Amino acid sequence: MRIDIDNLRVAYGETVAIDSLSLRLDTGKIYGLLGRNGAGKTSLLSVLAGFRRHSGGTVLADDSPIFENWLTTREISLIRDAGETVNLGTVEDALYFAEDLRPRWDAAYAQELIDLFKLDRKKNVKSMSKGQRSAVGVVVGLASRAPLTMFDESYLGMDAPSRQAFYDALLADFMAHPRTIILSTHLIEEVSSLFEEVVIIDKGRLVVHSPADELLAMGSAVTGPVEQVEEFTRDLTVLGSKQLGPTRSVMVYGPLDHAEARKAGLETGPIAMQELFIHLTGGPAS
Ligand SMILES: Nc1ncnc2c1ncn2[C@@H]1O[C@H](COP(=O)(O)OP(=O)(O)OP(=O)(O)O)[C@@H](O)[C@H]1O
Repeated sequence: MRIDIDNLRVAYGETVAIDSLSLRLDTGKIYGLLGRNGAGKTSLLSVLAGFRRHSGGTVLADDSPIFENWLTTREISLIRDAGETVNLGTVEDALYFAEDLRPRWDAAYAQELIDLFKLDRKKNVKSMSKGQRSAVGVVVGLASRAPLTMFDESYLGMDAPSRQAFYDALLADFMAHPRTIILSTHLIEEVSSLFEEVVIIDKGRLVVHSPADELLAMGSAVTGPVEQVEEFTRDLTVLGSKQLGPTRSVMVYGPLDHAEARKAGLETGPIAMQELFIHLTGGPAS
């Protein structure tokens, strides 16, 4: 599903959660949606899911409006944190409800995922642990095979092995059934290898929309003897540094002449997406 967002505004009374946001998302890509707390991620995803009416601009899914458009919203799945969208009745009820709602529901795949996450179909979702509830959300989100599938931190409650199982299942199912997937997350390093493109928003505005590899290419670590590193990075945008004895490693943002660095006896290497994210969204929280 292709999404065209033009000049989007989402406001709650005086609070503007999304402002002048224009963005195009293509079919068949996994997007990472990153932003600090309160940046507007959930507001944006709620509008894309048709849960909320936007205050201005246009949002189209395959050229159709989303809000109050049942034919389009049944093809869009948003799973929010701790599986809150599937909190009624038993796991079985949640699956039954999803099957009824989702035209591309795959019951056999849902059962595979139920087995993978060791969920009890007869158990009441409300009486489950946070991680188990998250897993129910993940099952519903993946087995819906919705052309636009969004996970809003919905796997946060899951433990590390379960999260890894989710990432593996998501990638395998995406390869077999390509669709537009948006993952909103604060666990950037854990998920970043899945992203084909990254969207960063800050204070309701778009900061970056870039292929993940191009974003990563904007950051480098320059390592070597203290004086040479300082000399080489003097006019560059420095994100941070660390020193071990006589060796200094400096993270820089922006184009870097790697050959020139090597000529100066320095080593260069990649830096983590999280470091770029912190830089692009105004540094660590004060
Ligand atoms: N129902 C609401 N009523 C009033 N203000 C709201 C409401 N929901 C969100 N906001 C405000 O809108 C802004 C964006 O919130 P949103 O939940 O979209 O951010 P987020 O990026 O998802 O944050 P987080 O990472 O903390 O979940 C915040 O300032 C928030 O206080």
